Amino acid sequence: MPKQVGLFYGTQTGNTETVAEAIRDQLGEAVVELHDVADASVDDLAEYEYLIIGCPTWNLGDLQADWENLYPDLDDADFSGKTVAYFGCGDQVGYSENFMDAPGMLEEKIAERGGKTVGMWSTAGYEYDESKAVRGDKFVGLAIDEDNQSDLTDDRISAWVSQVRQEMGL
Ligand SMILES: Cc1cc2nc3c(=O)[nH]c(=O)nc-3n(C[C@H](O)[C@H](O)[C@H](O)COP(=O)(O)O)c2cc1C
Repeated sequence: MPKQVGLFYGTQTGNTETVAEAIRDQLGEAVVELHDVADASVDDLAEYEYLIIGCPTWNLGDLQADWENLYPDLDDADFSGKTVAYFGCGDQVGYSENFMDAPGMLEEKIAERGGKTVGMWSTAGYEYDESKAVRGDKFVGLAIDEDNQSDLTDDRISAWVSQVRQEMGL
């Protein structure tokens, strides 16, 4: 089976990379191609009809540094016809005013450019004050908190992967 999904992640301290690898392992290496966004361009994103985007939030509501570098180029990209799922790592206690902001900003930009969002994730079970990733009662994608809720990470990833598999028709 040809590769179908491009998974692009950025990471500072490795958490998002670990989650990205778990998602890739569960969906299968035949389905997912993993890319560190530090080595990727918007042309690489354009190669895929199905995308998974992983970005932790840093520095009080900022994108991770490599995503920050790529972000301006998204304005020149066309995501129409693409189906996109998002995930991110954040700290809902230490950074309660900016929990998961980065996936929220990426989703806003990519959806504005035509990308169809799947993999929305309930905010139940999280406690935070503000988040740019919330749409109604859902996050734009999977929220992982390795700083405070690492015991929930494996179950969250498994449930989300099942949901995305279904919503992407994989
Ligand atoms: C200086 C600093 C700033 C941070 N800012 C935020 C933030 O604004 N929002 C958030 O949800 N998490 C924030 N975090 C938590 C990180 O996103 C979290 O530790 C994440 O797991 C890191 O992912 P990575 O290892 O893939 O880089 C911050 C952490 C540090 C050390």
